[in-house]
Amino acid sequence: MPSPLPLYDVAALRAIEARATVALGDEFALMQRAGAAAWRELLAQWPQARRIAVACGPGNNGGDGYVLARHALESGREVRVLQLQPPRTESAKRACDECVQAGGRVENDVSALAESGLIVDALFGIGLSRAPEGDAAAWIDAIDSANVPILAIDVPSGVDADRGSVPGIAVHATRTLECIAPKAGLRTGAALDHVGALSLATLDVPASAFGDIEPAAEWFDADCLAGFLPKRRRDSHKGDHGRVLCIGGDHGMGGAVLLCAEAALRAGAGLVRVATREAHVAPLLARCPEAMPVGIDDSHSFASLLERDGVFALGPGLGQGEWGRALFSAAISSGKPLVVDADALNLLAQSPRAWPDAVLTPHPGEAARLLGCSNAEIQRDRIDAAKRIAERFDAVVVLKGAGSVIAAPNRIPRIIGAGNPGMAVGGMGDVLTGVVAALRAQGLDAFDAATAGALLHAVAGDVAAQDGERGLSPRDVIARLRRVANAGQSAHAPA
Ligand SMILES: NC(=O)C1=CN([C@@H]2O[C@H](COP(=O)(O)OP(=O)(O)OC[C@H]3O[C@@H](n4cnc5c(N)ncnc54)[C@H](O)[C@@H]3O)[C@@H](O)[C@H]2O)[C@H](O)CC1
Ligand SMILES: [K+]
Repeated sequence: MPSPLPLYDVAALRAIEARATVALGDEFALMQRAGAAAWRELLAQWPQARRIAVACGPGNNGGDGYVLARHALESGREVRVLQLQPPRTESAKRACDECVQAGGRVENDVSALAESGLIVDALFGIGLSRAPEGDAAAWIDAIDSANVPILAIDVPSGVDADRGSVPGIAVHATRTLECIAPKAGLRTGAALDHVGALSLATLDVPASAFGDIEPAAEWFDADCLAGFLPKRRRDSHKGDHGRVLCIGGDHGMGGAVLLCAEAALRAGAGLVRVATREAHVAPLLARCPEAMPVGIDDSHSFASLLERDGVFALGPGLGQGEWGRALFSAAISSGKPLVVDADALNLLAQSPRAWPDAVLTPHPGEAARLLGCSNAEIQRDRIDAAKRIAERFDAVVVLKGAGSVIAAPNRIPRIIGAGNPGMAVGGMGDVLTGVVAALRAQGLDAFDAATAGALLHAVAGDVAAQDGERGLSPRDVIARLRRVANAGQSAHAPA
């Protein structure tokens, strides 16, 4: 099965680059490779491009741009070389000189951008240190406003390559060519609106340069899913595929716990029970007769359910009233494996303690309450936020959103390479809770159940979005879970 893609942070990339530079003899050689790779990518993606503008910054990202510009000039293209500021590094200066010797004319008239057919963004790469201001911001805006295709070298200028956030303004690239290694920050949060399509140029950096350097995260796409999902023996029975108890659905919120239960069934749980208000039992049976709802209008009748084994999916439509709090307290003291979502997370935030083996599935707002910070602080560094929640609650965390991040204590964080904005709708989280609980009940450990569950949920969402993102409903996702979960698994896979 395909293994996840290792993603690196800037510190690691600096170390890798330093080792590669030693191996190659000098930094300029690496820059030559980067610029040449960017030129090949441009030709591959836009073979008809004739009028090219290259916007160069003061660092080595700009240096890569000068190398690309030289190749474009030597191939006979019409090239405008725009210099935000003169090069500050020796390598970039050499690259600029070679570009001029090849006929390049360095200018800084940003209006030239609008006269080009394609723009190369070589303003800032992994060296961005603050929100672009003044001319830097104006040039980024001018690049975006030119309304022509944009190839960003290494990082779309203005994006934080570690955090995925955009501290000020950033280029909306058509395509980003990452150099040497993929970056963790380009696969989650705001960055996903700026990278466009992602390509990688390894620059043939020897594996020895990566040595023992640990990735900052691992990226899981649809191809990784089959490797997680347990194959089924032919002689199995429903008890072999796990039990889930969905707990929630206070008055007026019965749909949430129903979506959770249906999702758990469609993700392969053998038996699904629902603890919810008495009033929701009949409609739930009508909609999902496979689920076994138990009407709970006082917490005493809940006790019998707690005896049963299985994974508790706690929170969909739970509310924070007396009823919800009673069920929450009973469930979290049951010692059962928990998947905690929605209002149960808000209740958890009020009584922080360690929850070993639980899976928490906050959206950024719930994550902010768990950490006692703002939503903006969560989104400013999603990977770090997920790690902090995992450490504080000693639990596995799925920080939902664009590029969901899965963190666990002392584990390398994982980023989900699937999903789409059509999934930003009420009820989608209830479906995820059911899916994660079902995979946990089928024997995956908490970290793998959270990863595979978030991946299955997101890929099913992408399949459903083929009919359009707007109007995508949680039930559309539930309807695709089974096909996605079984893709790549033969009907009678050997045990
Ligand atoms: N180092 C290598 O061997 C290779 C690097 N590659 C390319 O180089 C960049 C990283 O280059 P670096 O010089 O470290 O930084 P940048 O070019 O990204 O830019 C930093 C540059 O810009 C200034 N700066 C930072 N933030 C701002 C801001 N907000 N406003 C204005 N100016 C800012 C800062 O002071 C520096 O002068 C990497 O991404 C690759 O593109 C090659 O690809 C491989 C070899
Ligand atoms: K760039």
